[in-house]
This record gives sequence, C-alpha cells and structure tokens, in this order.
Amino acid sequence: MAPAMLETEDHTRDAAFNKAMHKDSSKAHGGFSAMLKKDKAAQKAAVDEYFKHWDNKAAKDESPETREARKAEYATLTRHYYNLGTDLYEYGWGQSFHFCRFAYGEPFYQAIARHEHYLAAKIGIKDGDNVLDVGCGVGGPAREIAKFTGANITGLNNNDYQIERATRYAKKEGLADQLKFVKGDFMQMSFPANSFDAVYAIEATVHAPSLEGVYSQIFRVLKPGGVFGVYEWLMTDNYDNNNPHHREIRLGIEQGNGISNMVKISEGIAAIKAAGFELELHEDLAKRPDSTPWYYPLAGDFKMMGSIWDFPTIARMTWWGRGLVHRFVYVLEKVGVAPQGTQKTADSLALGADCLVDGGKEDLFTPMYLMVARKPKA
Ligand SMILES: CC(C)=CCC[C@@H](C)[C@H]1CC[C@H]2C3=C(CC[C@]12C)[C@@]1(C)CC[C@H](O)C[C@@H]1CC3
Repeated sequence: MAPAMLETEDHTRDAAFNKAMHKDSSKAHGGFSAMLKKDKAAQKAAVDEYFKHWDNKAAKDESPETREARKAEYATLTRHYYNLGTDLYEYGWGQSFHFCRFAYGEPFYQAIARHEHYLAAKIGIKDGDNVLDVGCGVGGPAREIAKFTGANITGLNNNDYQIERATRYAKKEGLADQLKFVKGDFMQMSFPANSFDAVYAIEATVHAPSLEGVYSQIFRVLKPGGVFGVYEWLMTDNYDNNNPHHREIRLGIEQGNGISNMVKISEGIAAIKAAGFELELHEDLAKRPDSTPWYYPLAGDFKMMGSIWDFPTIARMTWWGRGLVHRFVYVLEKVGVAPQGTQKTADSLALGADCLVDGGKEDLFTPMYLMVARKPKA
C-alpha cells in the first residue's frame, strides 16, 4: 500500500482561523450558547470547505478519485468538521466524544466513564505515568483517566477550538498540573521518539487517511515495552463495498463524522501489526451479549434508558428531539442569529447518526474495536 500523503501543517493559519470563527466562544458555558457566538463569514468558509467533499457525491458514484481527494485533505476536513460540530456534540452528548457499552440499568454518563476506565485498565496506566491521548476532543476522557489513574496526560488535537475548551475544563476541575493539550497532526507528531509510557486513542484515529500511518507515529513516540490501547471505528468484515446499501451506510457515517477513509476490521488489524506492534488483544466489544446496544441513545430508545435522569440526554438524540433543535436552529439561522451553515451541519450529523444506528443494527460497523498492542522492548 502506498504511504499516505501528509498535509502541510500551518499552526499560525489555523490559530488565526480559530480566532476569526470562534472568537471568545470557547469561554461560553454550554455548547448551545457557544454555537450562537461565531463569526458568520468564517463559519461559512468552514462549511464550504467541509461540504465540498460531500455535496453531489453520491455513494453509488463514489470513485477512487473522490476518496483520494478526501484522504489528501484529511487534516483540513477533520479540523473543519470539528469547527462546525463541537458545540452540537457538547450540547447533545457531553464532553466525552465516544460511544460505550451499557450494563443493565446503567446511567449514560456512568457508562461513558466506565468505557474510559476499562481502556485505562486494559493498558495498565499507573500513577505518575506519562501518557498520550491521541485525538483528545475537549478532554472528557483525559480528565476522567487522569482522576482514575493519577497519570499525567498530554492530549493531542488538530483543532484549536477543542484545545481551548479542553484547557479551560481542565483548569476548572483543578487538573491543570496533570493535563496538557497540544496542537498537532497525529500523522506527523512532533514529540521525540520513545517519550510516553502508554498511549491511548478513543474513537479518534479513524480520522486518519491511513491507520498504518497514525499507528506508526504512535509506535515511534511510545517507549519500548510501552502499551497502546485503542477503540477503533471500523466496518466489520460483513461490509461489502460492492453492495450499494453498505456503501451508503459507510459514506453516511464518513460524511456525518468527518472521516476521509474508514476501513474494515481486517485492515485495522493488519495496520497495527504493520506499524511494528505486537497485538496482545483484539475484540469487537459491540459483539458482547449486552442487553442494551451501544447505539441505543442515538436510536432514542427510551425503553432501554438506564435511569430516569437520562431522559433529557436521550430526548435530545431522538428523531423528534433532534428535529426540534434542528428546526429551532433553522429559524435562528433565517433571522440571522445563528450563522449560515448551522442547519446544514445539524442535518449532516443527523444523517451520520442514522447511518451509525443502521450500521450497528446490521452488524456492518463497530465504534469499539478494542486493540491492545505493545511496542517490543528490543
Ligand atoms: C466522530 C467520531 C469518530 C466520534 C464521535 C462519536 C459520538 C460522540 C458522535 C457521533 C455522532 C454524534 C451526534 C451527536 C453527538 C455526538 C455523536 C453521538 C448529536 C446527538 C448532537 C446533537 C445533534 O442535534 C444530533 C447529533 C447526532 C450525531
């Protein structure tokens, strides 16, 4: 396989765009209020840049060239996806941008935290360890794992706005000494070789144009003998790219979630081995016989709700909850309160959500393929 092309990094340009679009909205209390404080022209530029990859590009017409064009601009595509989606994520989901398993009767945020603890335990993070979180979002998992293990965690992220939010939350929770957040492209990390005791990535490395590329970077910065743990987004091996329905699901997930190139489980396993790791454990956690599937909140299934206190969270994710907010956003956009493109972003997230649920129900997709891999000592 040809090595993935890397996009040239320009942190000054990205910082200027962040300032222009988000202004001081990273200080806003919640996602919804932050959403209304953007610069309209900059937001339009982000919308145009993101949707040029998806508009009028139907699954049935997908060609290797369209995929290559997305892969070539993976960093810009993902950065703008999160410029547009972060506030909606926080409003709808909270500060840990990932799915999780649900035990019987388990409340939503408890299950989210347990999923983070599980990964930290599987890779054996200890008090005082120097740990890297690859693609850290607004730092929900890093804060939880720092509290759970006592480790010092560096969060790597390609989006300045998320770094601002993550830094603010860490400070607010008194974790500033244990956590730091660094801007950068995970395909070309600037950390020295052999610098971390452990590395984890929670539903983030799927944004890479090549899993082998990002796993190789992780291998380089991990100390010999160190462990990498990942929850990977992968199409299952039931996925058939020649089946138009399967393809629509995969493309809907990619568009709704800022992904340039999602691959199958077999390719994920091959990539981690090709990067040099010894794969100690791999398992699709979505296949565990849980009574409540990982996608239930997105499917808005109240019957599966673990606690009555989850009602507002789940309600926001039902088709009517989403519909209500999206209509509200439409009106705000029309009267000029919300920036142009907010509605388009919300619609695209909703399409992605429906495809995630279908992908989960039809066993074509998993957001929790667990791999635990070690960098050999010599
Ligand atoms: C993109 C990757 C790799 C991981 C993020 C996983 C999840 C946290 C998101 C996937 C789909 C997202 C949606 C929302 C929140 C975050 C996700 C579940 C919303 C519920 C946010 C509120 C909107 O009105 C609807 C969104 C649907 C999709």
